Amino acid sequence: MKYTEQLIIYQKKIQIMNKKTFAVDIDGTITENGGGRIHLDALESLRRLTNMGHDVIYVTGRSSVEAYLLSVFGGTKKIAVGENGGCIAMDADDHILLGNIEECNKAFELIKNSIDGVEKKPVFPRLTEVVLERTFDLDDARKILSEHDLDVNLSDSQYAIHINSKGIDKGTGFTELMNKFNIMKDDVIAIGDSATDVPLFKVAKTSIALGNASDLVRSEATMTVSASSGDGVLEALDKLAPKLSEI
Ligand SMILES: O=C(O)COP(=O)(O)O
Ligand SMILES: [Mg+2]
Repeated sequence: MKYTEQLIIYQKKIQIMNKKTFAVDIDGTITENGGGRIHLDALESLRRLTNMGHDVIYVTGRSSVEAYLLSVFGGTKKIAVGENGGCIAMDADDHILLGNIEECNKAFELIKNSIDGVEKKPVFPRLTEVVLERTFDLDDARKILSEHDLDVNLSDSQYAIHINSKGIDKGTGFTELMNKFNIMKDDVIAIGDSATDVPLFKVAKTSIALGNASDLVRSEATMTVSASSGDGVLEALDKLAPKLSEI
């Protein structure tokens, strides 16, 4: 065997030994600042991580179909946790539903009838949650829900307000994948920008909050960067690169 072939095999072994799973949010994280368009350099760096042997998995408040398609066309692992943790796309025709949309619809009707300006956000169809425009105060809605016996959670991703079944969040959704694929917390690196990412931070050994995250969200991460959204992802990966074999 040629020396270079041996070297490649050795490098692959090292990479696999230190294989990491990156759990990556979409909006406000791999987008351009202030817009919903994908930050191409950030996407390229995620594809590079994938080519190095790491897994990059989107964990998002978007539909799992949107995230799954992004993984297919963007060249990362073809699995996605969507609907804020309520729905996992294992494959194009294999979706695991963790949340119960009936309960979320009941909660929607209740807050819509009690608070002015509560509207559904036009989004791709959901199987487990209800997505609303950010036009009302979350605490007002939580108060109303607490007076009724509804098993739901409200959260704000900075892009939308989500009604999910109680116990469903990005952390529990991603944990489902960790259990399925034997992924250890020590090998998980989470990257995100909003309150909906905090439960994901908690199941990762390394968690990174971007410059556009609130102080509260930043205080929940093990690492912060100053640049926002896609630029922040590049900053984070630059910081991590020398340590990827140790963390
Ligand atoms: O809430 C959304 O629609 C987008 O959220 P994300 O930041 O989790 O991708
Ligand atoms: Mg986000």
